[in-house]
Amino acid sequence: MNKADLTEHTPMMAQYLALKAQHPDTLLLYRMGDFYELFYADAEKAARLLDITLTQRGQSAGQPVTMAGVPFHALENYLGRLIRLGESVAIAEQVGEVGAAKGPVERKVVRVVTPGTLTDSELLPDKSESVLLAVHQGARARCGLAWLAVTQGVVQLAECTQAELGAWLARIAPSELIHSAGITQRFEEQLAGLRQGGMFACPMSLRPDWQFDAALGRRKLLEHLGAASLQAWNAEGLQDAHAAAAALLQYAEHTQGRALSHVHGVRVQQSDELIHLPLATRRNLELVKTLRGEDAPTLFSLLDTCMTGMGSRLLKTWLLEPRRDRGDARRRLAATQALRGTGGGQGPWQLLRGALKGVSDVERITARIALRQVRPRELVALCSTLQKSELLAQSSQAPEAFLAQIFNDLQPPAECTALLRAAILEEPAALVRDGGVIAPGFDAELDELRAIQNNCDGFLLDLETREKARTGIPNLRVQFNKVHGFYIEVTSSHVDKVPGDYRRRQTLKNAERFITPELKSFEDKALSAQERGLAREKWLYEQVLDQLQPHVPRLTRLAQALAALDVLCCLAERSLTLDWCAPQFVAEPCIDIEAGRHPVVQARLAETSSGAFIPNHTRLNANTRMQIITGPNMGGKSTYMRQVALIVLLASMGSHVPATACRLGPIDAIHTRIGAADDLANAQSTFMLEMTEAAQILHAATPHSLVLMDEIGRGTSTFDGLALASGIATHLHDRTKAFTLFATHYFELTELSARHQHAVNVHVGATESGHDIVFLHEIQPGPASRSYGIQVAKLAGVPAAVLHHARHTLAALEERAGEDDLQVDLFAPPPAPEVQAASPVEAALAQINPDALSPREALDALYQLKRLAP
Ligand SMILES: Nc1ncnc2c1ncn2[C@@H]1O[C@H](COP(=O)(O)OP(=O)(O)OP(=O)(O)O)[C@@H](O)[C@H]1O
Repeated sequence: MNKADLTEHTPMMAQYLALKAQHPDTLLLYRMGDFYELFYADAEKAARLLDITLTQRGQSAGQPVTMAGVPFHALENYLGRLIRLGESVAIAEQVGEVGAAKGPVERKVVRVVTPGTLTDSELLPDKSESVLLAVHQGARARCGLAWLAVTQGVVQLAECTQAELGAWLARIAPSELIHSAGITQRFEEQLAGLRQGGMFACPMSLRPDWQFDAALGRRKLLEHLGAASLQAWNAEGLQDAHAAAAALLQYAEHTQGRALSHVHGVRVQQSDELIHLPLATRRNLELVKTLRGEDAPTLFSLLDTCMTGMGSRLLKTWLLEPRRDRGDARRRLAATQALRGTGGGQGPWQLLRGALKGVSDVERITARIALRQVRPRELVALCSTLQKSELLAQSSQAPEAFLAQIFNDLQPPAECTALLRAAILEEPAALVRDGGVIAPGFDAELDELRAIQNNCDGFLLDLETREKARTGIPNLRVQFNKVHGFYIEVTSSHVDKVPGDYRRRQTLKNAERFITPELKSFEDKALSAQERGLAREKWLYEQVLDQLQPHVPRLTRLAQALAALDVLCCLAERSLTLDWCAPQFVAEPCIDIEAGRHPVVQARLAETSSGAFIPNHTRLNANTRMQIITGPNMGGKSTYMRQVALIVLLASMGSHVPATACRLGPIDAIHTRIGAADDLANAQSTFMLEMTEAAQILHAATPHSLVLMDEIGRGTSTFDGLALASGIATHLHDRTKAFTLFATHYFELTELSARHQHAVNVHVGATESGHDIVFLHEIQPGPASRSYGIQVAKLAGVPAAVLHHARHTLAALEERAGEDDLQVDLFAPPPAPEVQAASPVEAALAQINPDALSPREALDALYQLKRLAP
């Protein structure tokens, strides 16, 4: 395409190309009548992605114009598909009056839809947010992060080292990531590597380097907060995060085509505030996705009985961002306790949930009010929710502090409900431009314009009667058609009776059509009334939006209160339905669980009527920090370990837990090394992945961490694996001192507890009945007596001949093992590494005292070292 000289193009293509030049990396949808059209390369791309027809629209600048289009009423559908494919789309609407000026109607890009800045209710999933994240590469290997969901009102900030970036990205799980076009190649490679490694999975967009400006970011944040300092938010001095915030807010404003007037909050996240849940942990514990990537059954799918999308989204945040400080968890537990009432299925939670049913998504509607994108029907839904919310606020007395705060925030802003009720029809049209949105009685001028349209029929009938009487023509008719407007029709036989003020409009075969001055003036009024009525409604709607703006902060708080109430009622309901107990937080280090259950496995067993879940106790404390868990495959080791982690997590978020009692000390992280899923995409072998994850845990875990290690070392030869497993277990015990659940098939590891006082052996019980095995799923003290591999293989349907062969081989092996009696002390401390003689370079280096050298001598010394180097 030759765009060198726009004057060579047709006026319309020149207009298109000028708009396109402002959005080079975005598909541009250009409104033409009832279609959105794409041209040139955009058309080819869209045709490929959407499977729509590629055509030509004549020529411009001597070149054919390739074009593809989608009908305007199907826009949302196509947008949704493009966004899911990671594309961004700019939408150019006709904003000028048709025929107002020479040339094409004026068009403007009114908004840019990108994966991280979605606000359309049709495009956003109910239960998750679309999060935009800006990453700034700071000095000294540091990064600034700023992120937000445009449908929420809070910018979140964090700073970290480049090494920590992966963990942050995994936690924030952005829908779109922006970074400066000026980052170093190394940083770019790091980001690409993290994306490839699955730490995040969203599209990335480049923004100009100047947008990552710390001073500008700080200024913008202050504007949003309406404050003079960021001190109160602990957000002063975070230069790198401010730089990211500058780009974040500019990009978000650019996509919405306006300032984000609803963003009034800033939250700084410190990496040590939250309980660390690495990506592997979220995956392995199947918190919000199963290992296969499905939404259920997961801990979240079991927990989420929320009545609203707002509740579900907040529940997910509580689950994935538990805080180390127990304040929030305590408040939530106290509120849940109050909502449960005296138990027995009849608590306040039940009534409240009934009231929360059908509540609209106030959070998103409020954001759309602020962005002036809200649809009439959303306002009606908001209005009915506000009425409900007011009743709730008045009817509920809450002795508990957190609930009292919630009910206080549920009181809707005065005038807001009244305004909505007065302004908007109960069943308005879907779009303002179609009219039929503003309620009668709200605006006298609109009422009058509507009256003219509605009284049309009456006026015409009246005129007809009067004209019949005046002219004496009995079959005279007053009519309307779209081409000729209003007219009086007189058949040929009566034409001679037509009065002098009739002007001929049209002659038909057997009749003549006339217009009179009275009819003409009515026609002008009626036709313009419709047009003016539509314009008036549009204007009034904008006025209503203006009047709603000051209520946005209160509405945001109300939305948060509704969401919190929904989650608390959900937690109360779950705790009663599933018979969970309230955990107790204590200061001393411990994980003390009485009759714990794995909630998801238990629910599955109940669903499939496959027997009862066997509860198990867990006792970890300052004296017992490690359990070495042995027992047969299928015995329940993984289930047991995961259940401990899930109970710790549930307690930390402020939920009741599947146990009869639970005491929990401070926890800073849950690390898991489970399973052996090959990371083929990343070309890492199972073993490599296993060791990488183990290494990360060994570096990160502290005495306050919970570590689950499931069959570490299985990915390599027996001796290698055993040696590594024992090394790792020893390190966790001696150095890290984390609470560790260590499941293993290496029977040799059960010897660890003999020499290591904080480790104990436990095993999952099983008994034999003939050649068969019966799993007890019960955690019992001491090591397993044997492994039952052959019995499990039998259960799995391995042919009898193979089992027979295996039994023989096993007997032979066991006999030989007895003869050899080869004993290696796995847990003896390794000998100190050999001290090697210093190399000539090292020896020479040792002689040099840098502080005593002149620059010249330093250079000489360097040459000398170079000569000595091998
Ligand atoms: N406490 C329990 N009560 C009832 N059933 C249980 C219990 N624990 C586990 N199970 C059942 O046993 C099955 C196997 O459990 P799990 O996967 O935990 O065994 P495992 O010992 O880790 O096996 P492997 O070593 O092969 O991974 C579970 O899917 C579940 O159906």
